[in-house]
Amino acid sequence: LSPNQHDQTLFEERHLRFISNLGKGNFGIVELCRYDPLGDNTGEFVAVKKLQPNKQSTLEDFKKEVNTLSVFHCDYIVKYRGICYSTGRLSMSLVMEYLPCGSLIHYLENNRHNVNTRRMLLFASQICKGMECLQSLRYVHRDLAARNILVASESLVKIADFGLSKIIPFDKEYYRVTQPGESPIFWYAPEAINELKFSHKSDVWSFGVVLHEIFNYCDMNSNPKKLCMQEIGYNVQGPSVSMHLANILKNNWRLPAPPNCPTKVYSLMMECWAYDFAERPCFSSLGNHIETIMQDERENPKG
Ligand SMILES: CCCn1cc(-c2nc(Nc3ccc(C(=O)NC)cc3)nc3[nH]ccc23)cn1
Repeated sequence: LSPNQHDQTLFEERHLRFISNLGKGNFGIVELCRYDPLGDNTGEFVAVKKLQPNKQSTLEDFKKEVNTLSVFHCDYIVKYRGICYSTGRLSMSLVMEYLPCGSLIHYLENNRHNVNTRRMLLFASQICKGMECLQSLRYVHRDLAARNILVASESLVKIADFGLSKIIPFDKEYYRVTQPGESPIFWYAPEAINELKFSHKSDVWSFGVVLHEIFNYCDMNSNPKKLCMQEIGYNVQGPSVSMHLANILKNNWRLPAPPNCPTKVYSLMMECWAYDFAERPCFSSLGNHIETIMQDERENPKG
């Protein structure tokens, strides 16, 4: 075990009782379990991410994710609880707090009528704060998308799934990945599509796409992939999609404003989608800007 793994909280596999599947993240599926050492169903619910070693992910990657999550103590990042070694220590699982309301996509699709602009902006500002926390530890998330945001309560969301996150080397401002893998290119900044360069500013681009998803209530008929493919043309398939996407972004096409989206919010998205990463805002100024718009919404509510 590497030195800092000695302070991991160990969950014994025999006390983890499987209840249901919660979802699929990068590098593994997530299950709802009850950790019930007393065996009397009084134990607490936990979310358990089982490592699925495949071509992309190895045990090392998974241990990095465990270590990543264990160092974050932030209200807007899903809480790490500990690890569980399976018998024979062949594989391990990551144990996290269980968030009862599920993914943001699920929540917004099902609660469209009682989520107003102010609540959307509250969620956006919380995601910003979570990203500031990641940035303070030099992490780039690389897969910031509404599918990776979880709802803890009707007024709290958290960032989840750090399977693709990387630490930016101390002497650089970006992380270059070697193989693209199954990239969520419709959330990617141009420099990430073209040069596989990832930085806090490429996470800011993805944040703009998450803002777009939120203000579309995560409606699957107008999700980022659909809207981009409409523009590119459905006859385009496979690897050339990223080249076509890079071209339309180069020619200043951007995702259209969601219906009834306040002008100030759409212009914030457009700032996140500045072609030159140096012109994109940082998460702290984005957070302040969102709080200002929330203030305006409080004074003259429209939605
Ligand atoms: C982000 C991608 C990977 N992923 C993580 C989780 C996850 N889910 C939940 N709760 C959850 C999920 C779904 C539903 C539901 O009703 N579904 C129809 C209700 C509650 N708590 C979690 N704590 C840590 C991870 C995690 C699910 N997928």
